[in-house]
Amino acid sequence: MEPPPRPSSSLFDVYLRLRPSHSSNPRFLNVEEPAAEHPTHITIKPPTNDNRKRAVEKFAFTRVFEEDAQQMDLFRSTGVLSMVDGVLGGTSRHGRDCLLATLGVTGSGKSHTILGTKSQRGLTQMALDVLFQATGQQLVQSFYGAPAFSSLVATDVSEANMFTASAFLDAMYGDSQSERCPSRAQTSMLDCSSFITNPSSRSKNIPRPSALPQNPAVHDIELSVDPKAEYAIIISMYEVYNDRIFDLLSSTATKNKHPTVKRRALLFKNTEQSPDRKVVAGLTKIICGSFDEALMVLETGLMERKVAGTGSNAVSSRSHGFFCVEVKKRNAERKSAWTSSTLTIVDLAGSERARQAKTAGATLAEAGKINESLMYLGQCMQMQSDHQDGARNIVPFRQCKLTELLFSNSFPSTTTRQTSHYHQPQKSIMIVTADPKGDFNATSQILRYSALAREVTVPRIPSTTSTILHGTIHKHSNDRTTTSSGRTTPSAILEELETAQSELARLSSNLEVLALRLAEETQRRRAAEHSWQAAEAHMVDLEQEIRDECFAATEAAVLQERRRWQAAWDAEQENKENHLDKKIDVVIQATKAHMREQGKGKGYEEHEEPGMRERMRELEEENRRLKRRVDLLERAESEAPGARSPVKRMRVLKNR
Ligand SMILES: Nc1ncnc2c1ncn2[C@@H]1O[C@H](COP(=O)(O)OP(=O)(O)OP(=O)(O)O)[C@@H](O)[C@H]1O
Repeated sequence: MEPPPRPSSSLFDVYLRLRPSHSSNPRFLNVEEPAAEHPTHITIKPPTNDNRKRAVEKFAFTRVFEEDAQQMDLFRSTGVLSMVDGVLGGTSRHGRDCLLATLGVTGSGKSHTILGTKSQRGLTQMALDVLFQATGQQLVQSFYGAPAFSSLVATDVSEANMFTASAFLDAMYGDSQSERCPSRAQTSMLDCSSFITNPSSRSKNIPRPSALPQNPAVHDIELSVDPKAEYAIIISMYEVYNDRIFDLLSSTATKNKHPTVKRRALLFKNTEQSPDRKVVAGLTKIICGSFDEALMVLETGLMERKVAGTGSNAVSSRSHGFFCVEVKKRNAERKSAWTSSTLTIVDLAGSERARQAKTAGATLAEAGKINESLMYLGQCMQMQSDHQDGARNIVPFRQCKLTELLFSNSFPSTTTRQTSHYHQPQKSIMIVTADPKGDFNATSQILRYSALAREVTVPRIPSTTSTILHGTIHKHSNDRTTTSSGRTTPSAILEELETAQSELARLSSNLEVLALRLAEETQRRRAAEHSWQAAEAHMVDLEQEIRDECFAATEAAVLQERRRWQAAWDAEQENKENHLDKKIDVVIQATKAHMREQGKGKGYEEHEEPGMRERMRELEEENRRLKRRVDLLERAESEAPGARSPVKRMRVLKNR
């Protein structure tokens, strides 16, 4: 088998840590003798009572840590230290984003490795200690009102709510904490009352840095920092629970024990100030002035993390926990713009079989979501190792929140090369934890997708086959029966049987490998089907949404058009009526003038023609009648509001 390939910069380095097992089960996982200094390969053999998959599988990792490995061994030899160095960024060098994650079956030692125990520090605490040691006096004063504080707030790209640690902890636990945890920061000035849910009930659980484990100590580890730079260390924490992101340090997070208070899920998105990189928007971020402050913030976040017991592990992580340490750096003299790089530490929830974990109800649903997200993670990791560079288009990392958060920043950005702060792709390390006597199926599944290389070796011939064949050889040699080739000597029979035996062995091993592949392919197909169904459901939802939106938009447009048309029609009518009014006025004026002209000088009584006089009288009579009628109408009209024009009056008249 090939030595483990050196992953390209965008891939995970994958380390395997074995935990000391307390199980009475037989051991199924063995570490291969190392060809070089450290072991890198393991083999797993299925338990003897497993008659389904008998192939022996061999896996390669960057390095394997056996049961006796200590926290410090992992800290120094997995590259965590160089990650911390990378995040700090040396002289005239930008820091680099780094990600450290643990993956394993529930109870295999993920939290033990990354967060430690009551007696031992985990990699997170050690990394924090080294960071604060290295930045030392170059850390900025970050009390409210300090110029550094406002510039830090102003340059944040993730729409965060930023607080100093002293203000945050004061609000959480009351004033007494500041005595326990002296900080270089001055008294807080910001109102943090939103955090105070019930300080007295929380004060029982105040994390005390002095009571937290001090070992392994890292005093002897020194990292060089840029002597001309000043630094700020900002901490944020969130969890991915049921495929949604929740802040672990926000005021609503502190209330999550109250069922009536709903936690608000956050979005992982591009913001206005971060068009090229996705960030978790709206997080609570705490500027820490000392290692002790950082530890207290970490403990506060961990207390909020959703934890419920399962049948597999009494204190089991039921969410994927993200702990982010943002290191900001700028020139101390020129007070240039802050550059930022983040160390993200992820404690993934344990994978387990729901049946085995004896979970029920909501917890069973959680287990389903956890297994689903880990399955997508497995697919991504497999794709990454299959395709190495240029994997961005192939790695299906947008399938769930977990893989989106883990992989979105693992690929070179296409747009940032022109900008002043070019983000290198994130450097990632995965520590896989396993119990060599634990659950064979769950462990082998995780090893299969996390290993850098894998080989299925030909199994030994099953003992029953060889027994039968031996029996046959005996029988045949005793009976001296003729073989298929017609040869009857015992050596010929033996030779033929050996050939048959090896052919049988080859075929049965092939069969097992094929069965194993079939099982894997079936699993992949199911996963693909599942995501396809999810995509289809999403598509239907989207289609309905778009239909509704289009309908509403069209209806609004039709209504508007109708109103416009109606207004135009009314204006046209008004114009016509005015025109007619004017014409009638002109006719009336002309008639009056004509009559005045004709009547000038003499009355109609004096007219020479008697017929004409008669006609004039009639007309006069008619005129008086009409006048009376017009008067009547005008009076009636004046009672009908708005009908001022003669045409309208006429219309009213007709209607009456
Ligand atoms: N390397 C180790 N050495 C000693 N004890 C260990 C080691 N790894 C794990 N343990 C112990 O095993 C128990 C379970 O470990 P841990 O809680 O870290 O598991 P986990 O993988 O994080 O589980 P989950 O996914 O359910 O959170 C703990 O009591 C832990 O101290």
